[in-house]
Amino acid sequence: MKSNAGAGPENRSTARRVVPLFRPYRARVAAVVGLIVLTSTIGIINPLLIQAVFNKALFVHGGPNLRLLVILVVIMAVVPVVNGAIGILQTYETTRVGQHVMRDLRDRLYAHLQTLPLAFFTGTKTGEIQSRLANDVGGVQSVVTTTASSILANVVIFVSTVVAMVIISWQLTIVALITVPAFFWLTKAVGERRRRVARSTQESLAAMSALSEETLSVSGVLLAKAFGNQARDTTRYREENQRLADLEVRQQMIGQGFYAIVQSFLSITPAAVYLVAGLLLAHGTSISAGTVVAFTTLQTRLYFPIGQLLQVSVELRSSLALFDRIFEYLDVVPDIVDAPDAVDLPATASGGRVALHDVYFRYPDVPQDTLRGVSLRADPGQLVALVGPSGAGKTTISYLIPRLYDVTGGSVSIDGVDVRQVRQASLAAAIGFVTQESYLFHDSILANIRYGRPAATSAEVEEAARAAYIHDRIMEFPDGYDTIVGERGYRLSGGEKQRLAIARVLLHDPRILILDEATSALDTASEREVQKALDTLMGSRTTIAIAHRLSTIVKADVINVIDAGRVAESGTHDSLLRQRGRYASLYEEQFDGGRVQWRCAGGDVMTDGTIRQRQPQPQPG
Ligand SMILES: Nc1ncnc2c1ncn2[C@@H]1O[C@H](COP(=O)(O)OP(=O)(O)OP(=O)(O)O)[C@@H](O)[C@H]1O
Repeated sequence: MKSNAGAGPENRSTARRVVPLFRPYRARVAAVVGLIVLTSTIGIINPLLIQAVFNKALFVHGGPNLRLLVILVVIMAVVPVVNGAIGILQTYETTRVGQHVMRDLRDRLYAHLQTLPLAFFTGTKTGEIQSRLANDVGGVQSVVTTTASSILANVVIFVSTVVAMVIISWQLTIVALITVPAFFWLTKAVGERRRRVARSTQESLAAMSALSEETLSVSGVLLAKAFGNQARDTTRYREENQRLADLEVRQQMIGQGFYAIVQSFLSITPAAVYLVAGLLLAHGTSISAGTVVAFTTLQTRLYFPIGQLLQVSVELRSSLALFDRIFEYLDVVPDIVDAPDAVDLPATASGGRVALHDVYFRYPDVPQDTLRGVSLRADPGQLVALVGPSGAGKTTISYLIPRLYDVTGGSVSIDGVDVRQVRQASLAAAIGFVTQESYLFHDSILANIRYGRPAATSAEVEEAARAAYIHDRIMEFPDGYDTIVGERGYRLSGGEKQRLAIARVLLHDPRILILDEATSALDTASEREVQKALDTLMGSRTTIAIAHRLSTIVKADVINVIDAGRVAESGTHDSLLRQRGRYASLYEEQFDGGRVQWRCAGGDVMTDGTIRQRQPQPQPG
């Protein structure tokens, strides 16, 4: 009772939101409705003709009326042909409307997802989002092409058939209609079960694609192999796969049960009609053979639509459930949006001052603050280093500057303007972000670099590649700049990927650079190339670097030691060493008192340029 009460209004409100999706196609929908009404009504012509054939042409006194018979037979042959042709047109129109609505919905969902903050994506499985975009929106199309048109067609068929039946014989009509309530009740029960299973199947499908997406990506495979977890992943997959297979079987069988009910009713009622016709004849009511034949022919048109209608109502419900899943995403209100009075950052060449003032930050659904009163600043052209233990909050600070998250307290400003008052496009233009993981699209090298500034010419792309010390390497590939890279493309080394990413940011040419120096992805040989490229990139830009290289740290105008969400110490390398505090111990531990420049995967790069081999260390956190 309670669940029914809940499902009703929810479905109704979903339906209320679905209807407007069709508004742009009003004229087409009207045409489709007209065509459906036409084809569904034409169907009663032939059974009525059968009655005429029997009573007026075949079995008449003095032998068959051949002239009339030929006319009737020709009409009977032409009607299905005409109906078929209209049916084709109707299917075409319905499919077009369905596809257009689906296209609009997908566009809207994709555009909406693009406006959602990073937090939404860190909190949702990628496979799940893709499944809603691909499977759910796809499933919705059936609402239009199959479900909606089927409902209308079957209602029209049912009503027109009942009307025709009454015209032929009202007594037999009562017999035919008497079983309808039982039929409704049975199929409704089957429908409820079917809906539940359909929802579980959809969830299982999403879980499967999330699982394969996670575990069969390059990083996922790497992780599974490194930890020897392939067997565990395989078991997880097998279990979910088994669940899916079971659900599919159940769904199929529920459908079969439904079909069996329709079939039984289809065969039982004609028999009852014959019986009642016999009784009527015995009691002196005249019923011709043509009437009985026409009636039983009409009857197939009566039960089939009821069956279809009930089945479709089940489908409609599961389709509405799909709509619910889509609307659920569309209802996520992006909390990081342009303020109504947002401004563009002034385009001054000397600008780029970044200031964090008493910043507090808490991740969604995390009980405690990750940043607790962080204040720091980077003046135009300065290099500001963030150092500190893992989990201290350095990456979090770097996310707040381009507004990937909003502060929960305090403020972040650029050139004196609070970032919440800056138009996001202007913010993105002013800030360049180099992360540890250089993400490359499955596309050519040229396209990947050009992503930094889509309007850039090939010459400008090449210039950026040269400045990032990657041009010569690109030219070694057989296809040069047209080489396909990324997930399924040419495999690049960590250092090469980083330099491509640096070229991309160089082309973007931001005033402010946020740099998360890679910790372990690079081998000792690429490290120097990357360092040179980074030096070019930093140039005279304001740079905030999460620094792991001693050279970056020593060179920094200001070093901020971040610890437990606070700035624990702040100053230059020399002044901080003199304080003999946290920085001094970090310098001793991580950089071996200045002897280690940079810790790579294969060993340590020493400040004198030599390499010191090292046992692999366990990954932090
Ligand atoms: N999306 C998130 N949701 C919830 N908590 C998060 C999220 N991202 C990071 N955290 C938590 O916030 C804290 C700070 O993380 P952050 O990544 O900023 O540290 P970090 O100093 O950059 O560390 P590292 O040097 O290891 O990258 C950590 O405790 C981390 O677990």
